[in-house]
Amino acid sequence: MKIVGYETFLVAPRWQFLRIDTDEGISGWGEPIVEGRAEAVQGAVAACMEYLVGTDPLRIEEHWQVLAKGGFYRGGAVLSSALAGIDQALWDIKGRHHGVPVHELLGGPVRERVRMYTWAHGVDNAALVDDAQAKVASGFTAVKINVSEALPPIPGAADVRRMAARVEALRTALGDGVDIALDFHGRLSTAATRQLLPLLEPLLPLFVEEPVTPEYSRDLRRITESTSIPIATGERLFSRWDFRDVLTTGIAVAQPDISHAGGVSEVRRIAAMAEAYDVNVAPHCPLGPITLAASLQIDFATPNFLIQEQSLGIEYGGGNELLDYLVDPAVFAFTDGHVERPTGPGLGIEINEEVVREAAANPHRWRSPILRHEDGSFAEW
Ligand SMILES: O=C(O)[C@@H](O)[C@H](O)[C@H](O)CO
Ligand SMILES: [Mg+2]
Repeated sequence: MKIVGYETFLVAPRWQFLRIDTDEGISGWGEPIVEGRAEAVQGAVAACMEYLVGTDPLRIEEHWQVLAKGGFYRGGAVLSSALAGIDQALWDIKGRHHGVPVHELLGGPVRERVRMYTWAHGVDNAALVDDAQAKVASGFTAVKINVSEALPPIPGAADVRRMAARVEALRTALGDGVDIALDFHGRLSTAATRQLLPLLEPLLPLFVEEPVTPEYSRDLRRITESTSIPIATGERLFSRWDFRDVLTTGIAVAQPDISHAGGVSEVRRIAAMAEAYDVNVAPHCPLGPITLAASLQIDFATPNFLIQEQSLGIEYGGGNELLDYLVDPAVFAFTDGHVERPTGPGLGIEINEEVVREAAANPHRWRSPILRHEDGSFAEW
């Protein structure tokens, strides 16, 4: 079998899809994307495909090594995400070629269903509680929230208490039967995080995510040792080498993104490394249907899996959302907060190419918002 061509599609709300074609009529789909940097990843995919066209798509590991290391410059968000989407498409092709889901090729299923969580948003506590209750009513048993927007890195007493009160309002409304994850997005300093976490401890969050950005990973140890709350991180780490030191800091949850961290191949390896540090894996996925499908393939084959993120995509605008691009959206249906094991070949989904083409006719220009502190200075999103 040989790769004979490919096509990329920039589709709403903020995703890029890739289809790789072979001379045997089998095509595979992947999702190479960095949120807000779609065109850069598209260019990187084109450069990788110069090498791949004409080669055997079944030699995934060989291609992974060449694409990850053959360009002399390595890693980072753009190159690793281009490789991630390509790797997904190659696993899709391999699964379809053998007529089995990818998780069968990864050693077979280790569970029958996968627990999901999604975002709850709200500008104030009442709106947040409403949205979270709607998500629970739609079947989720866990939600993730922002604790704050655009705060000074060391907030004063009122802001610290307001953040704690936000989580407390949600716990009171949802009870202990729903798990609550807290995403810090690295907006607070290490010192402020250490001040806030003890106030959150009695509320038993499932985990606190990205207490610091990767530039400050060496400070994670000071945070994990200061709290009983499980600490999660990893959506902005792109390889097993990026994860290596972080796994020694006492974190509880690794969150590689299958569309950023080198695809199915690399996330599989990151998960195995994490197991050796008693770290569980909760793949990051505020992305599209192919990323979610690839994540589920990993989840079903990974013993130290915890919970899977999913976003409907509607919160990013642009009209289309997660399920619109699927021939059969039932593959992501869930009951009791869990998705059943996908049994279709490859990544287990069928992409509706007509809808993809329509969406790509008006390529999105999604960009991360530029936020400001109250004093007018730049605030990290
Ligand atoms: O954990 C999450 O889903 C968020 O941190 C998103 O990754 C962020 O908004 C960029 O897309
Ligand atoms: Mg996050």
